Amino acid sequence: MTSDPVRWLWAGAAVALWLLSIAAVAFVRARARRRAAARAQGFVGETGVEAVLVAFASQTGLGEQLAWMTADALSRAGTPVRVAALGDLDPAALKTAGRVLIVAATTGEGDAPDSLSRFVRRHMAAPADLAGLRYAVLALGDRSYAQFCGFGRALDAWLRRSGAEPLFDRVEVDDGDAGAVRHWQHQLAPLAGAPVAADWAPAAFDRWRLAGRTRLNPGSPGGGAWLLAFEPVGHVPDWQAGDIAEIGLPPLDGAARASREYSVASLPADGRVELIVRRVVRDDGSPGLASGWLTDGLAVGDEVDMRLRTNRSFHGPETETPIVLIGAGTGLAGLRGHLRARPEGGHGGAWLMWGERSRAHDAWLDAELQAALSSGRLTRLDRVFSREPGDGRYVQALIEEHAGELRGWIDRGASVLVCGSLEGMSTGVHAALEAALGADRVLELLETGRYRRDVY
Ligand SMILES: Cc1cc2nc3c(=O)[nH]c(=O)nc-3n(C[C@H](O)[C@H](O)[C@H](O)COP(=O)(O)O)c2cc1C
Repeated sequence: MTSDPVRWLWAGAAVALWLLSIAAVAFVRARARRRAAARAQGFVGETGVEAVLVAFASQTGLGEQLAWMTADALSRAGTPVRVAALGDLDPAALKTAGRVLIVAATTGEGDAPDSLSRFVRRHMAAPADLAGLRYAVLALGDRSYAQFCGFGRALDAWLRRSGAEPLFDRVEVDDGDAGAVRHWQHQLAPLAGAPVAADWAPAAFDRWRLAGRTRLNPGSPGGGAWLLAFEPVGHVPDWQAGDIAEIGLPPLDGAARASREYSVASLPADGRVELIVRRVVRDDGSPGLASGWLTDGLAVGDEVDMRLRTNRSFHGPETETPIVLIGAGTGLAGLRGHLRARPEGGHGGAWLMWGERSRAHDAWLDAELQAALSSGRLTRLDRVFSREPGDGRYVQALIEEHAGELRGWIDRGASVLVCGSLEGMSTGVHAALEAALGADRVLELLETGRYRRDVY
């Protein structure tokens, strides 16, 4: 042992240096680990990785279905995902998500789905702060409308203006085109960091047998309309009032298989899917492809391919909530399910306003509606017939005529459900509701899900 104080000083300094170098190495290693973890969070589809947000803006349910398929594909490729309705989010939530895939349908005339009404009004009028957000848009539309993919395009433009950066170009889908959906699916692979499963098909069709077909309007001045009843062959899917049936048309040589959508007019408790179909007559007098087949070509006992699709934006409220059902023509189909979903008594009330052409020939399902009135399932029925001499009014005239009572129903918490054609009816009904209730009230009902539409 030495007692030289200088040597002690040198030895102490060496030990301190050694300890310091150990701490430094530990610090550098820990920092590297943290950086690696941070890198992994950004790129690798392992546990602990930040989830990709899949958001949907859907009116008739296809967009929601594609959003879930997108999420499922990513998740199976090892990427954590979260699914949300875009209307339930705000720009801050989008920004926080970091990466978002949005499936955006267009409705009306280039408009956003109803559930997006508040989002559009509050957030899309001006750019938001979305710097750092990476996104992609799957826009759903139909080229037969003037504003093809109007909302998907507007959303894409707003995201860019807000500083968000596209992961890849917007994919546009014309009338459910499978090729475009496949393109979207391929774009997901780099995002997942792994191949995305190729078996990405819409839900399979089930087989249904035509069990009955009843003309609803014999002798009508309007086009023939029929109530079609289909019984399941094998698998019985579940559905609820407001949902949609998609029927596969007989394949044509060489062409992709087409399908047509109808509002389901019955409930699972009925044991059958019932639809109301009006035969379309073309300018040259020939029947429409799908409606001609369903109302004439198809025989009772024949089988069809049909699948049912959830249509959340036209589901009804709890039975304690009063409902005002408004429609015209075949729109009765979408309203009938809601009426059937009401118990015979003890619900909040159901008021049906419906319009067709002639009182003598077009009081569709009259016996059934009268029975519903007697049993208390329906508490009020008002109909208008546009070809009656001296009348000539459409369903919106009933809103105007009974505006005071309608306000009373709304004050009691009623929901309004509208079903029927876009051009002939829903714009007129919307204007009449605004006149009766005030535009702000109608907007509030729309934004809070108390005014729902299934229009086509
Ligand atoms: C009443 C109605 C209006 C529509 N308007 C448009 C439109 O203006 N532009 C468009 O590209 N597609 C339009 N479409 C087509 C839809 O965007 C298309 O069917 C889409 O696949 C629906 O997706 P969703 O089921 O998620 O709502 C319209 C469809 C309906 C039923």
